[in-house]
Amino acid sequence: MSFSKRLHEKLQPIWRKNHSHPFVRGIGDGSLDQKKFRFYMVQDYLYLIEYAKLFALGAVKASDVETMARFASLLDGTLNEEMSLHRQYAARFGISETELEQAAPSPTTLAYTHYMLHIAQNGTLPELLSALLPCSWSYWEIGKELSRKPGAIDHPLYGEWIKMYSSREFGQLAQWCIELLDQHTAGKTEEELARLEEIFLNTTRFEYMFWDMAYNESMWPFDENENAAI
Ligand SMILES: Cc1ncc(C[n+]2csc(CCO)c2C)c(N)n1
Repeated sequence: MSFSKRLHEKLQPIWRKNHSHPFVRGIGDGSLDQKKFRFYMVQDYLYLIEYAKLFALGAVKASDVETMARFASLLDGTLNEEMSLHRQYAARFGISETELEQAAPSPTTLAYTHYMLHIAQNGTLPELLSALLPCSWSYWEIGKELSRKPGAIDHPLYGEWIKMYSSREFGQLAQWCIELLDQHTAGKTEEELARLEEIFLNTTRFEYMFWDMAYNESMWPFDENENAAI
């Protein structure tokens, strides 16, 4: 069995939880409070700034020019396509690009991005791929599922989001990362695979936490101005 198939089967229970999270369901049926979506967009923009660096580090760690070029194109796609959608949504909410970039990251955004960057900077290429894959793979699965809901892609606010993440180009990107991970894990020992599985599991958990953070609009659980002693 390929490593990606093993991961997919093992982590289905958590992935299903993502699909049934009220934030994801709310995008699909249009019932999501726009204020929560606005909060998500800002945090996701901060997330993507850091996430894009994983692709840059992927190019650094690649051992052939073709793989380097794919990482370079993923970096370009994130900065200029995916983040462009976020900038357009932000504009609709009256948030400028500077405000987006200077927003304060939530504890979950900080923890998730720092964990991924730690793996990407200190780990091997398969470790980097295990950290970044749950992100593109789970969004593609969510995008595809939501796009099948009648009327979902025509929603005036959430339709564009669903269209982007269910698109063929987006699927091809996730597929490329999956194939690269499978190539790099063929013949690895069980011990090495278990380490990669742990990284994949951690970023899968963070994906769920990100939906939950957005739904609850969670920032730090105390008010710094109220209690100066903290
Ligand atoms: C928390 C969070 N997780 C995953 C994605 C989706 N995503 C981020 S980068 C990328 C690859 C190509 O740009 C994909 C699919 C997101 N936006 N936010």
